[in-house]
Amino acid sequence: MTGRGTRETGNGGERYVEEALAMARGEGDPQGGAARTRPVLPQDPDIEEALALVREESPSSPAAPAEAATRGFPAGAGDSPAAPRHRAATPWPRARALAERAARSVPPRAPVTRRPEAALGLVLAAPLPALTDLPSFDTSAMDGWAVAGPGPWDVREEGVLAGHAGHGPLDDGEAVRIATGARVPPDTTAILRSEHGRTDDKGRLHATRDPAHGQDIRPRGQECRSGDHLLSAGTVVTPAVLGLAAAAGYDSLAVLPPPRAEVLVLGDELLTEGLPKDGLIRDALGPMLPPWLRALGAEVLAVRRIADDERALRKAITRSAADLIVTTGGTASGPVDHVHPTLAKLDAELLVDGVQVRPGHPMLLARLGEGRHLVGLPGNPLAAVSGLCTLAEPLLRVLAGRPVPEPYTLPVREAVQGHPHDTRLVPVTVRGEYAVPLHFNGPAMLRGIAAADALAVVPPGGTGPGAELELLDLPWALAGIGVCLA
Ligand SMILES: Nc1nc2c(c(=O)[nH]1)N[C@H]1C(S)=C(S)[C@@H](COP(=O)(O)OP(=O)(O)OC[C@H]3O[C@@H](n4cnc5c(N)ncnc54)[C@H](O)[C@@H]3O)O[C@H]1N2
Ligand code: MOO
Repeated sequence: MTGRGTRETGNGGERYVEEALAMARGEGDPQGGAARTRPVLPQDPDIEEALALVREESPSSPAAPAEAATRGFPAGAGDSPAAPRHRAATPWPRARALAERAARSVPPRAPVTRRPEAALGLVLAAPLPALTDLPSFDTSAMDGWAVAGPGPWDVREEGVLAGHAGHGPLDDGEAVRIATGARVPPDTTAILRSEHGRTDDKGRLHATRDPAHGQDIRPRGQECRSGDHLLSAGTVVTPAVLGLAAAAGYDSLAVLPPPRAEVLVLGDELLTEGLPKDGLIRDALGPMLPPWLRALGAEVLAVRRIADDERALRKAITRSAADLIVTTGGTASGPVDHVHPTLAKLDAELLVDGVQVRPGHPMLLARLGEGRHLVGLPGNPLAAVSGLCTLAEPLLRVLAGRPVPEPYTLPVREAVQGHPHDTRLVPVTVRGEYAVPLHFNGPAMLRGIAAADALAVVPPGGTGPGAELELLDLPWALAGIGVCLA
C-alpha cells in the first residue's frame, strides 16, 4: 500500500455518534458549542445512520454472538426468526483474503481461442509474440517527398500512396511525392516534409529546411521484429491490446475463459417495472449486478428472480452451471431469509458467514462443491455493493486471472464517522488530491454510490479530516473495461 498515513484511533466514532444522538434529541453541539441552527429532521440520513450504529449490538458486548463452528448454521429461518445467529463475523481484510484463497483452490479451466473483439476484458492465456515486423516495411512518417541524396531534386511524375505497391529505387538527385504511411522507395535517404520543400518553375524540388539523413523514415522493425515478445500472459485485453494484436497480425487470441456467474434475486416484495406501491418496491439489484459482475470479469449466464421459497432457491442453486452464484437478500434471520437454511441443506461449506463491515455485515461466502461458490449479498442495496466489493471482487478477479489492483490511499477531505468496531465502506468522489465522502450512504441507499468514484475504507472509530484512507475504485472509475463490455 502506498502513502498510508496515520489513522485516527480511539473513540472518534463514538464522538460522532454522541453528537448525532444529541442533535437528534435537539440538544445542539454536545461539545459545548453554540446550538446548531440547522433543523434536525428525523429523516436526516447521516443521523439515522449514526443512531443505527449505536443501537446495533456490539460484537464485544456480552450479548455478542459467540465463536462459531465453520459449518455452523443457525436454526432454520422458519424455526425462530429472531434467534441470534451463533457465528463469528470475519474481519473485513480477512474476508477478502478468504475469498481470494477460495478462488485459488479452484482448478484452472483450459484456455479458449476467441475472436479478438470477443476477448475484450479477458486475460491473455499465453504470451503474445509479434507475428510480423512492425512496421512491416520502411514507412514514410510524413506527407512530402522521398528524396535521394542532397537537393535540389528532379521530381518523378508518379507519387507513392499508402496501401499501394512499392515504387522503384530512387537515383541520387531524384525525389517522388509520398504520403504518410506509404512504403519508402529503395535508396531513399530522407523524407522532405511538404511544408519544407517548394518546386521551381522547372519542376525541381528545393528544401527550405534540409532533412537529416533518414529523417521521417520509420524503418522496418522499429517497434518490433517478428517473434518479439509483446505482452505477457495475464495481461487484460483492453481496447489498446486489441489494436496491438491486430497490428501484429492476430485474427484470434488465446484467453482464459471468464468465470460464469448467475444472479438469483430473492424477495417477494420486488417489482421489475413501474412505481413502488402497496408495500412493493423496485428491484434495484437485478439491473445493477449483471454489468457490475461483468466489469469484475464474469460472464453472466442468467438473472433469475426467485420467490421467497426455500425449495425454489435450492432448485435454482442445484441446477445452476455457474462457477459463482450471487444471491441477493435473505441473508439475515427473518422469517423468509432462506439462504442459510438452504446452504445447510445443500451441505455447503460456509467460508465466510458475516463480515465485520458496515454496511453489509450479513454477507456470506460458501463453497457449494468442486469449483463452485456462492456469494450471498444482503438485500439492502448498498450492503449488496459492499458484499460485491468484499467477496465477489477478489473471487472473480482470481478466477478471471486478473492482476491484483495496486492499493492506494488518498486523504479524506472531511471527518468520516466510523462504526465503533467494524470497518465502514463509504462512497466517495475523488476531487483533486482528496476523497470527498458522499451523503446518502445508508445501507438501503444508492444515491451516494451512484455519484461515487470509489469506496473509502474507514477503520473502526472513524477518522478526522486529512486522514489517509484506502480506496476501492469502482470498476467504471478506472475508465472501465466494464463500460467497454456493456
Ligand atoms: N434481526 C436482524 N435483522 C436484520 C439484521 C440482523 O443482523 N438481525 N441485519 C440487518 C442488515 S444489516 C441487513 S443488510 C439486512 C439484510 O437482510 P437480507 O439479506 O436478509 O435481505 P432482505 O431482508 O431480503 O432485504 C433487506 C432489505 O433490502 C430490500 N431489498 C432486498 N432485495 C432488494 C432488491 N433486489 N432491490 C432493492 N431492495 C431490495 C428489502 O426490501 C429490505 O428492505 O437485514 C437487516 N435485518
Ligand atoms: O445494514 Mo446492513 O449493515 O448490512 O446494510
